[in-house]
Amino acid sequence: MTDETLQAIRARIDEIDDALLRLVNERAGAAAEVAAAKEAEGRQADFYRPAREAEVLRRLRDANEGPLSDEDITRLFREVMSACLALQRPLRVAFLGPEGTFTQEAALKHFGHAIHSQPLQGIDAVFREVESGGAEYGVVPVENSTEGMVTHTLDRLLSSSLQIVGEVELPIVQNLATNATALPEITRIYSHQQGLAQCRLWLETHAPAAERIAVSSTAEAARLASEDSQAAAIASDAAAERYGLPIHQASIQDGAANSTRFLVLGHESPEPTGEDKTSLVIARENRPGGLAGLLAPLARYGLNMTRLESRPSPEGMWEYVFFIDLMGHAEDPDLKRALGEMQQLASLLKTLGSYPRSVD
Ligand SMILES: O=C(O)C(=O)C[C@]1(C(=O)O)C=C[C@@H](O)C=C1
Repeated sequence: MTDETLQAIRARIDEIDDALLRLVNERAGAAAEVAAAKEAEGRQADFYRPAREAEVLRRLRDANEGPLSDEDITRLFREVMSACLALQRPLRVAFLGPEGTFTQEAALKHFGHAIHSQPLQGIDAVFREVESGGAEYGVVPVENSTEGMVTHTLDRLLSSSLQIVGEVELPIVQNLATNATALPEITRIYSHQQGLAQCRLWLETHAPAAERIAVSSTAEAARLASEDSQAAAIASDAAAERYGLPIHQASIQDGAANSTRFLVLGHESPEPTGEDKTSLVIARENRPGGLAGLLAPLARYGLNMTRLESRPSPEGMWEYVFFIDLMGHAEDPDLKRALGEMQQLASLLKTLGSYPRSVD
């Protein structure tokens, strides 16, 4: 490529950037008009609209002809909306910390970077912060494809008045990060209990003699390992980078397709978007065919169940409650009718929230 050609292309890029600059600011102005109208109607709580954001992203993905991928378009426009929203007031989002956890990554993926983030110690603390109004939204892990359900989150959902307002799925890549120069120097390996479990085979093969120490998060593991040259952490890229810990071996998780699902917690369910999910918890007294009978209305209305999980009931020994995820919104006519019929049969039916399906 000659210097002249390069200069000509760069001049074109500058022109496009100028147009983009004008357009994103024009868009921010329009979003501010919407916010002003909401404020005039006293609907300040409505500034963040997850259903509208899902619609914006889905429409753009459908229109996208490349060369950027749908994932790139989603990421870019999420950040644009995040910045537009922060012009009014940055959202306060609590998540399972400390900084550098996968939950933080999930929170940023869902809300964009223009938020006021509040890393907290423990799932319970995240629930409490949103319940008390200290944060408007919270993000907690709920399910890992290798390790199964995060039972603490399920149990807390049962007792909380919060609603699930969104879901985020994140591929989980675990790394061995350490200041040691060779594997035999490592005598201790820190991680969250889920991180250790997700890399069990790798550890048995490559570091069978090292002591495995479960700590409160993979970020905390990286912090501890950064202070001890005989230690390593199993942690994310973000956590290793945050504590300046070199990655000795990348991507050591046993399942190639290791991913975690996170829930976004808030106070009110978003309105239907046409592509939604509903989560609920149900129970019926223990008798033969009890669960099958309880679920019969779902089959009758042709509703799709994507998850069924049992947990011991807080009410009594050998009693169970069932966590269910369904396709559809609780306000969709068929789902509404089915839920009404299930309510008649159940000793407990609590809707945990209807929310747009994740847009990745
Ligand atoms: O459409 C709205 O209700 C807006 O407030 C605008 C907008 C946007 O930037 O597109 C901003 C924030 C909301 O979360 C959803 C959408």
